[in-house]
Parts: sequence; structure tokens; C-alpha cells
Amino acid sequence: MTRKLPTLQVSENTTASPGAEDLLRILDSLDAAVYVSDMHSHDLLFLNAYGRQQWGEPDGRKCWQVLQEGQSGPCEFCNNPRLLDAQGRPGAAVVWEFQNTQDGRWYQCRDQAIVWSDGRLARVEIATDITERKALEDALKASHHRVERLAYRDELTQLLNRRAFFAACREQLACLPAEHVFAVLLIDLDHFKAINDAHGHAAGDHVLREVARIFRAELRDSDILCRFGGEEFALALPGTSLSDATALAERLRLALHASPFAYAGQSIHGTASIGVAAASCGEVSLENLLKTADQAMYRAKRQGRDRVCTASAQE
Ligand SMILES: Nc1nc2c(ncn2[C@@H]2O[C@H](COP(=O)(O)OP(=O)(O)OP(=O)(O)O)[C@@H](O)[C@H]2O)c(=O)[nH]1
Repeated sequence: MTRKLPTLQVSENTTASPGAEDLLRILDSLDAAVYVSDMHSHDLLFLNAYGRQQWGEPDGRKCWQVLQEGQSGPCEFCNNPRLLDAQGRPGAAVVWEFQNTQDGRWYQCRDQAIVWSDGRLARVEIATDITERKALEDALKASHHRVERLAYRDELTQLLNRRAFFAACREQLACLPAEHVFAVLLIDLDHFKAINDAHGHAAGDHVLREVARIFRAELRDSDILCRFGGEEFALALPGTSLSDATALAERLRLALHASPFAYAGQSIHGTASIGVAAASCGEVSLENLLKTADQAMYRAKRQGRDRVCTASAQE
């Protein structure tokens, strides 16, 4: 933001200390707002040119009447008490950031208590406009969150991605006692290519999102569900036995079986083949457990799809 500020002209006698007029000129030449207010009555005692351009003349008003919008009393966030020490004398300066309620701009404020010329306690604030820096910081934060989401979430379903699934499972396995059971399900949608071919890729995407939603609704917070890839989902169930995991797999299968997906006036029927495996945490590697569940899932496919198969002893 460009402002017209008075040019600084120091008094001709450069060897002497600057007089009151020079000091005022210095304050009025700053590219920052400077104001002084009474610590107790909140009367605005001084506002430099930058502040007057931004918020108008003090005209005997209170600081909150000039500097803020729509208030009938001192600011709730007024930090005057923080500027005094335990004895009520001027203490250390406080630096903070604040979005002004009148102009909506962000300021870095440096507040300090001082003893004013007539002996009363006053607050001096120097406020520098940091709106552009804030906008840049916000943009960087948003971009950081987006990158983080992309690294750990599947964009289409918003479930964990494969990488996050492995990380979450490893964390759980490291925490759980060796004798605890750990079950995994591999869930592969049936004839998904045919769904895409018959209804279009966008309809297929819709089905994947809906499947994720249906599964999430059936699960506990501690269950780890991910989109493993394509039309395949993986689910890890820490502390769940093979029989309980198989019962849950059957519930998920039925939930899908019972839910025709509505998309653009079409009704799409989807089913899944599910393989289940479980082991004690200390007994088996995650890779082997997934491999076993994968073999069970392929058995379900071979046996006609839309079914749950549990890892057999040979697997
Ligand atoms: N719409 C959509 N389709 C996907 C996505 N990822 C994978 N697919 C499709 O899923 C289909 C998977 O096909 P196949 O591996 O032949 O498996 P299938 O048709 O489900 O058959 P079975 O698994 O044997 O029952 C392919 O046509 C992929 O293009 C996706 O993100 N969106």
C-alpha cells in the first residue's frame, strides 16, 4: 500500500539535539503507525501521520473509538495490564500480531508502557503493516497442508493412501504387545472394469467414493482403512481376532451388496471379494499378513466373487 508521507527535514542546527518539532517530524515520517494512549482512561494522546491517514484524527476520542470498529468500550484484547510489572510500573515491551477491525489489515504491534509528560502512565504502540507477509504465510501454510494431504491421503476417496497405511500399521504393531492379534482385510471390488465400461469413468469414481463412505460408517476410529490402489481397499484391525475380522468383513460385503449406487440417473450395483488374515503381533510381518489376505481374496474371486474368504492354515 502506498501512502503520501511528509518528507523528513531535520533542523538546520545539526549539531544540537533534535527539538520537539524534529521529533514530531521523525514520527510523522515513519512508515508505521505510532500512537500513545492513557493506560487507564484510554484517551488517545497522540497519533502520528501514518495513523491519522489510516484511521482519522484523534479529536479527543478514546483509542478504541479511533482505531477499532463497532466497539462500545475498550478492546477485549487490550494488553495494557501485560505492559506493567508487579508493582504497576512500566515493564517489558510486548510484541504481537493483530488484524485491525477497521481496515482489516494485519499489524505487528510493539507495545510499551511509558510515563507520559504529565506523570500518568501511557501506552505507546508502534504498528507495522504486515498484511502482505501474512498473506504469503497463509498461502505457504495452505500449500504445505495440500502437500501433506497429497502425501498421506488418497485424493479421490480421502482415505489414507497405501504409504500412510503402512506407516500407521507399523506404528500400531510397534506399540501393541506381541501376543495381541492383528487382522487385515484386502477388499477388491468385483468386475470394476465392467462398471467403468458400462457407466463411464466418472461413475466408477463415484462408486469408489461411495464405497469409502460406506466402509467408514461401519468402522471404529482405531481401524486403519486405506485405498490400497485402483479398486482395492485394505483394512487393518489392531486387536481383532480372525473370527471377529471375518464377521466384520461379512458386514462390509453385505453393506456393499445392499447398496446400489445412484449416479446420474443410473443405478449401479457393486460387490466385493474380501480376504481376511490375522496373526499375533509378534509372530508375523505386515507384508506376510497382507500376502496371506491377498491369497484369500483371490480365492474369493475364484469361488465366484461377492464373498469373504479367510486365510487357511496352508496359506
Ligand atoms: N473409475 C475409476 N476406475 C479405476 C480407478 N482405478 C482403477 N480403476 C479401474 O478398475 C478396473 C480394474 O479392473 P480389473 O483389474 O480388470 O478388475 P475387475 O474388473 O474389478 O475384475 P475382478 O477384480 O477380477 O473382479 C480397471 O478398469 C481400472 O481402470 C479409479 O480411480 N477410478
